[in-house]
Amino acid sequence: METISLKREPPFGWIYLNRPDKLNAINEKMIEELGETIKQLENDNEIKVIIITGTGKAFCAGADISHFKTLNPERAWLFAKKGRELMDKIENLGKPVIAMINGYALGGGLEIAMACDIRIASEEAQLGLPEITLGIYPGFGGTQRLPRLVGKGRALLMMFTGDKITAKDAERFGLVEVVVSKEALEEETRKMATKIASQSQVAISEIKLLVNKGLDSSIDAGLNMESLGWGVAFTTDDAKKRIDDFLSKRKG
Ligand SMILES: CCCCC/C=C/C(=O)SCCNC(=O)CCNC(=O)[C@H](O)C(C)(C)COP(=O)(O)OP(=O)(O)OC[C@H]1O[C@@H](n2cnc3c(N)ncnc32)[C@H](O)[C@@H]1OP(=O)(O)O
Repeated sequence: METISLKREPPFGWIYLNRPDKLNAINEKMIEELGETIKQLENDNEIKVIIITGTGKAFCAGADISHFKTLNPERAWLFAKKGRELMDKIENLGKPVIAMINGYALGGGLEIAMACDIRIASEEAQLGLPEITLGIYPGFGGTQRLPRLVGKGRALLMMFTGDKITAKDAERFGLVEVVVSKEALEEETRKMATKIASQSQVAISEIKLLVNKGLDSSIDAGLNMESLGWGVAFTTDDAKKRIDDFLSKRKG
């Protein structure tokens, strides 16, 4: 692959956005290759947690601006459509996806991170949706996902100004869950991923689905989905074993 590299390390699948000389800017090839890689890891039973990060000093500096010049309206529409479908795919994947933000996460790069389930960032990272400075606006889901994470006012302020924010501020606003030093980033991500990978994969997958669908539904519909699904999670061999283990330890 030209723009993505994959490190298969069961139970983890590490996806690297890999155009470091262009700060991992997203072109059509990257959308295509990231989609293929996600599909490959989705069908790989040994992979329980997917981690997306960037090679070099950036997570991703957004859509490739030099590429914009080559797009006619039809290709631009298709690029945005394919990008949006890829973000939806990541968000709805039956496996947890962590964005390990190692540097700039801007424009389409932040939109990839926002489609992931959890964001862990290095202290040096800077995040933002600077599309407005180019006279455009986010096209891979940013206008919808940012306000859901940080609230309407903060999201509008970020998109109206295009200003970059620090990882610490992003954590304060709820855009990033964890901030660590650059040196600790990979190790802390591994710790987080190890803990998640050790849980029941059925339960993890159901939680993800319930949270995502629940946030788009009424509280009543969400609570009903939770009750209906709960009976299924309860009957898995994994749940039975964990419950038996707990009870037998208490008896012993
Ligand atoms: C059609 C659907 C669109 C979907 C919606 C998405 C839209 C977007 O994402 S628009 C892009 C939003 N991103 C930006 O506006 C960020 C642009 N980049 C920067 O502002 C800076 O590069 C920086 C602040 C992130 C880093 O600055 P610095 O450390 O000084 O590094 P350089 O500027 O020298 O960058 C190194 C190298 O990378 C190229 N590059 C950086 N970002 C992009 C980009 N988004 N697209 C294309 N190329 C990018 C930069 O041009 C340099 O390349 P060379 O000049 O060949 O060395």
